[in-house]
Amino acid sequence: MTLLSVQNLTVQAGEVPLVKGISFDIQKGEWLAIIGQSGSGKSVTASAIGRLLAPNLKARGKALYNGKDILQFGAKEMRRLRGTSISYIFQDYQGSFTPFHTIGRHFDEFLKAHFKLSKTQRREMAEQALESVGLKPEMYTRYPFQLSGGQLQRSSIALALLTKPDLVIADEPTAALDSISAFKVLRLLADLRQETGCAMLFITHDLRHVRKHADQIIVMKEGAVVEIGDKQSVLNQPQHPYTRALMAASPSLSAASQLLKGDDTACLYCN
Ligand SMILES: Nc1ncnc2c1ncn2[C@@H]1O[C@H](COP(=O)(O)OP(=O)(O)OP(=O)(O)O)[C@@H](O)[C@H]1O
Repeated sequence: MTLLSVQNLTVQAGEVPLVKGISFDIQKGEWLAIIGQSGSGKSVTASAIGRLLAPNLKARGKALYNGKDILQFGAKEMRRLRGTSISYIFQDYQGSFTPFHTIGRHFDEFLKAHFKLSKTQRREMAEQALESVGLKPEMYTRYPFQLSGGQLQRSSIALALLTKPDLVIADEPTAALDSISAFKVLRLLADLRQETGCAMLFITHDLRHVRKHADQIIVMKEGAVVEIGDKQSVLNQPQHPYTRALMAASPSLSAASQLLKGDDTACLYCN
């Protein structure tokens, strides 16, 4: 069943087209990966869907979420959608936190804005959310600078998933993490998706993650979609020369897929 249907999405900066009439669907519970070299329009696409574009950019086309066009939503409707059904996880997880507020205060303010709960219930829910991403409840009273990059990104994921969204848009969520923390965050997202059944729009440069987790892949080049298909066909029988070039430029891919099949995975994924 289609959750999001992007139809002929175009994003322009004045007269300059950054995203050129792209179309794709995400099914409920599906993990869709968008790949493509730097500047190909991946983030602009994700931002357009979330109505988070910079003021100088203009989107046209449709982004039908459960049949309703997000691009036509007013600010209030969009806030409600972001607070309930769609969540974002960014590469710049530091930006999700105000440095002089504790982690707990971020959770508390979010919960106050979206749920009618007592103070005790909010605290319990926040601590459970921290535990669900493998963090100790003590993190609640810590300040962002007292957490490692991986812990902070886990906290931002816990925050993003508080409302049990149907769609998580993750824009290179592991780009600023070391490879072990990145694997852990990826495993966490995969587990949470398994538990909640949410769909994932996942932007990445790392084809190892794509091979491991994606169901469907979109390949973008210069603002256009050059290839789209299920993971096996795109990775194993890429049709477009650009997709083949991307694969060739990722020499670690075959080595990584071997590693992911082997016992070393256990070590990479240990807590
Ligand atoms: N606010 C803006 N005004 C003008 N051009 C922009 C703006 N934001 C992005 N762009 C341009 O749009 C193009 C696509 O950018 P985008 O950030 O979507 O690329 P990307 O594929 O996500 O790259 P990366 O993998 O490096 O994050 C780039 O050429 C970028 O310079």
